[in-house]
Amino acid sequence: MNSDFQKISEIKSLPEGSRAQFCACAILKSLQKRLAKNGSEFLVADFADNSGSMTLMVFADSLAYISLTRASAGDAFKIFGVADFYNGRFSPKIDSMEKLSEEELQSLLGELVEVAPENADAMRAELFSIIEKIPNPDVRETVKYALNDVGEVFFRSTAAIKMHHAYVCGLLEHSLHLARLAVKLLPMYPFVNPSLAIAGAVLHDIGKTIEYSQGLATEKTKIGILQGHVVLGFRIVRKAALKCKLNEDLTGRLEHIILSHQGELQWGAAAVAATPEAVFVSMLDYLDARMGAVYSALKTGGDGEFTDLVPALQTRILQSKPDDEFAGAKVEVSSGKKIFIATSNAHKVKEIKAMFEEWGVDCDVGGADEIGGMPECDENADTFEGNAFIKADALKKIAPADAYVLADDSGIVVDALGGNPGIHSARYAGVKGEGADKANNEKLLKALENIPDGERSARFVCVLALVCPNGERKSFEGRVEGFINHGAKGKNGFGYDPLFELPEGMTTAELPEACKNEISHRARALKELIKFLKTQ
Ligand SMILES: O=P(O)(O)OP(=O)(O)OP(=O)(O)OC[C@H]1O[C@@H](n2cnc3c(O)ncnc32)[C@H](O)[C@@H]1O
Ligand SMILES: [Mg+2]
Repeated sequence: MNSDFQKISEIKSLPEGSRAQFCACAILKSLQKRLAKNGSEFLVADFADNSGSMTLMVFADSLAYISLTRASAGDAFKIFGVADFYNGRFSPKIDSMEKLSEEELQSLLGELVEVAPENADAMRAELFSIIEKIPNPDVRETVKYALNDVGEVFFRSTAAIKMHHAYVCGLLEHSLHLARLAVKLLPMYPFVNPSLAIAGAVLHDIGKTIEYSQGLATEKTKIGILQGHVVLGFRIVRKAALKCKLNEDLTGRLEHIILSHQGELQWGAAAVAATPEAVFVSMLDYLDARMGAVYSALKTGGDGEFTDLVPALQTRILQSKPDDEFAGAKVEVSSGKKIFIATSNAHKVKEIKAMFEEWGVDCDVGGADEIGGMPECDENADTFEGNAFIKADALKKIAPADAYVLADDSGIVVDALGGNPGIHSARYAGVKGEGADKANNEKLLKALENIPDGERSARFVCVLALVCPNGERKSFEGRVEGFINHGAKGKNGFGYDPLFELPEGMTTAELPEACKNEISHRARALKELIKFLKTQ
């Protein structure tokens, strides 16, 4: 910090009653002439440096008055005064002011201009990486066209004059915050179109690039006052959509997001949000605008228990930290993907959960029992895939809308039996429940009684059926080759594991669980499924 002047935040936190002299360097943000009760004129001047802002009342009898009458917003001053408080509010007495020379201004710029707390280059790169994820290519091109059309100013502009993100790169930061929120929250609302939601999040405030003058003191431009950022943004987005030949329906819906994002007509929205995407974007905007106002209030709030009144929030904010010894604890944020497994076979759930954990897949995997149990269903399709989808669809009906549902249909295919038991593996011996595995194994050994070694080849087959929150359906198949032994060996696994011998000379019931989960039919199908999940 430069030692011959103090930051506004320091001056504002001087103890009440100290009446200490100060010298500040700050940029004049706005200036208004007012009339006192006694008829004399005074000036109300808003000043800011990169630590905060202060409002000064300058009366005609002070030297500073003369300096200010010739000033305009954006000028930088050295301000001499005495810290004072009136009714608990910072209300300094100003003695004199000197305008900074251009040279002084340039050398102090970093101290005077507030910049977004996050690194601008990193924010810009992240914003573009989110834009690349927009599924619809025409919407994606429209967003890129609009950003390119307004140019560099988007990445430097403030997001506001006073209310929130009112600093250099504030618009970039606010737009990125909405894009991040959209990506995180979209899985919760599968009925919100992701392309429109992300495009709306990125572009909702783009009109501010024209609404605000981009000098040292942000003011509204002439067209900004005449049309406002909502209409200006609508025009930029409409032009981009037409240039990129976005279809009429998507164009109208994207325009609607821009026109309605202010939330309420009395806050400047041109229309009330009337699509799922518009309601979504306007709520994200509401959240980030208010949290931005809290951030600024806390940053410049001084030493008091509460900050000054925050106009956007219509209150003051409690400054003391919560009395919580765990306050610094990091909350691990998961990918947010929740997967329920549509099966009544606890072994399958155990294996699938173990594999997700072993491979470090960041998904919350749950069994059907967590959401009311696996509904009864008739596995009457004639393929593994068909049966897997019957189970997935049955659970999907009762699963939360934002969850994925995964079903496994599997079985053992024995060549000497023309592919049997195959899709009938679970009910091969006609026994349900506890004794089923034992009865199935006995029946299979009996059926192969007269089949010699060399003709007992078999494979486990697993088809996983996945139903995504957005309704997308995918299936993945895995197989493992081996043969059927003459008796049972091993205690691990379930079903036909004790009979199924791998070329290596062990049954899958002899393998430790972790080894089975590397090579099994289920593991192979699951690896394919995970590749797909990573693209989601
Ligand atoms: O239908 P759900 O509720 O998922 O449970 P299920 O046990 O009935 O499952 P399937 O209809 O898919 O039938 C698969 C049968 O194939 C056998 N099987 C599948 N995977 C196996 C594995 O990894 N090891 C041994 N046997 C397996 C086992 O007998 C299973 O009961
Ligand atoms: Mg079954």
